[in-house]
Amino acid sequence: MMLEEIRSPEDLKALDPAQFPALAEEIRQFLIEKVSEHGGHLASNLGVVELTMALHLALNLPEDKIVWDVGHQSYTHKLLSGRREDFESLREYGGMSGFPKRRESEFDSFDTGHSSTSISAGLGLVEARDRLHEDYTVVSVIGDGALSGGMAYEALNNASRLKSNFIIILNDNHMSISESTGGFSKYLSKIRVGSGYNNLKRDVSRGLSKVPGVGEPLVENIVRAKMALKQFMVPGMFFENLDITYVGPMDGHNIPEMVRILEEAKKFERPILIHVKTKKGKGYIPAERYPVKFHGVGPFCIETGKSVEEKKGISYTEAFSHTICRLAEKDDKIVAVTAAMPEGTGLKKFAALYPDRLFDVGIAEEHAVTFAAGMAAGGLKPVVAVYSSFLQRAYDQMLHDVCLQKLPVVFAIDRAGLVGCDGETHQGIFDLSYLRSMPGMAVFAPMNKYELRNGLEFGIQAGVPFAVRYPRGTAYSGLKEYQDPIELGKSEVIYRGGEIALLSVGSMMETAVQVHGKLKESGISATLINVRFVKPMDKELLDDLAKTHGCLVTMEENVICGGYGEAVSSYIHERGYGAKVLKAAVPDTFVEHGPVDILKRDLGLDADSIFQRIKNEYIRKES
Ligand SMILES: Cc1ncc(C[n+]2csc(CCOP(=O)(O)OP(=O)(O)O)c2C)c(N)n1
Ligand SMILES: CC(=O)[C@@H](O)[C@H](O)COP(=O)(O)O
Ligand SMILES: [Mg+2]
Repeated sequence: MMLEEIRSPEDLKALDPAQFPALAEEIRQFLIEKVSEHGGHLASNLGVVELTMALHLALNLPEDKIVWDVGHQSYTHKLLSGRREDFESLREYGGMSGFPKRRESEFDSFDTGHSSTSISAGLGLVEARDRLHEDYTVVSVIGDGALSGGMAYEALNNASRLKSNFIIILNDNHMSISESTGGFSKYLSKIRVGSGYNNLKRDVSRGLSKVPGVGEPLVENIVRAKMALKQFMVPGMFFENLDITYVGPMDGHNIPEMVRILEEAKKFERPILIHVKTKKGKGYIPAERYPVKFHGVGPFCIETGKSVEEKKGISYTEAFSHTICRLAEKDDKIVAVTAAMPEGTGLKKFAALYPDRLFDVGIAEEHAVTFAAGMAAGGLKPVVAVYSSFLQRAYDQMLHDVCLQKLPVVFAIDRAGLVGCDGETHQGIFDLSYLRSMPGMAVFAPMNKYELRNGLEFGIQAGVPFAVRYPRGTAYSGLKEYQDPIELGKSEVIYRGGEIALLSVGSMMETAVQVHGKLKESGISATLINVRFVKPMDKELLDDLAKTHGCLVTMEENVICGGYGEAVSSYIHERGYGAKVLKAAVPDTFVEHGPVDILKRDLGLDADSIFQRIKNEYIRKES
């Protein structure tokens, strides 16, 4: 096993290049094995094995810096930078993250997780390098999917003025999570097939460099002089016209060729974009065949590629999926928007049934929201289905383009709450806070799959900006009999008790029912409220509860700052009620990766912890 001997880029550099293909094969087997055990982002990682090896060979790591866009493809980088043993705890609680983390290794130069940030961050590093008179190479690696995100273009626009070295690698596997969509993806496809000119340029450049007395500046001049001709010969002019030298497309699986080009690229005194073609899932047949499934996958059987996780019931995503399809059948004004997540958000079925009413806008959450606002202004009923953490990007668009004009856009906010193994960058624990701050936004959190269905139907007809937020994973199916008609801003009373009132937001209901049971066992019959609307808040009910209960316990899978608990607490305080408010929420911190049940326990959001808190902070004090 060569892999066991490689603890740093120096060990890789010591190998005979003839050994590279065998090492790439070992890396692939290793990744397949580890991801089959722990889950993770397999297909993207299998696609960049050679590209990563080439980067480690051509660069001087860790002094040189690689910024991985999204970061889901950084496994080989982790493996080759001394973290092989850490794969035993990949994405586990307390273990190695599936994304680059500066605190994890000096080889990780910038934390990522959300898409399309790498060129901005890389450019920032370049600026710091130059101003501080340091000397290292910065490489940003961005995928074709990530290049659909607006930030990438803002960064290219800014990089255009640069007069020093900055390498951008465009890793083009012709896939986002699903098929890449949009005009730029088509543009890349055209470049991909028309490789002639760049081969010509490369050959000219290579040939001239070898002629004694003809140095780099002259080579560059000659290459530049061919620009006018090039306008007619290749479709790769977008980058060149921004003064970003374009090279490619090249075979990203050809290590010697990649190393050679990188060595050349390091000498350029301006930004240079190297366009490489790779195959997503390469080397594992199920992943090559089903790159969407193996983009991000749970534990699976290597032989069959089949998941080994048991399906427990329908997920909230599936409940959303069925409902929007059913509603769309009756109302052709309903349209759906996704920012490159048709599978994850459950819109695949909608796309199949209503292809011309589904808009996959690419990784462009900001655009998705304003685009939906426009459609709403024109009389359609748009539903924007998006993950909670990615919607953070579109705060201003929700505020400025939707709420300010009171436009009836529905936000189907999936992965709201703890998501688990993707960790810090992906936990959906801020949406209640950012949504609550928006005037006119209705914020609805269904307690189970039935209420998600009813809430979505209500939201689409409500005629106001309307957010429905629900978590990742199996939907709670308890309390089916509690389906009071939904009223804007009204909560639902599940059980009437006395002394203690549990106010549960959305998916916390399963836990709240357990806490209610534990209190009952201790002889306390508590009131249980299904909050439903975090905004508008049911003040009438709060007045009633505060007058009749000594303690209100709020429960939410959201950070404490700006969450429902704080809203209740400040209301109770303002009105001068004496009731105590206990807030069970995520503390003011980022939450690392790990299984959701462990994280909840750790954060004090499981039934035992909440029950103990009630005992310690209220019951004992009162008795
Ligand atoms: C802001 C944001 N929106 C959505 C995502 C979800 N996401 C993660 S990877 C990905 C596709 C990236 O495609 P590409 O850059 O081509 O990389 P590949 O997986 O093909 O290697 C998407 C949509 C994200 N990470 N960040
Ligand atoms: C890297 C990334 O952002 C996505 O692939 C994300 O991991 C998807 O999460 P789900 O598995 O919850 O769909
Ligand atoms: Mg891609």
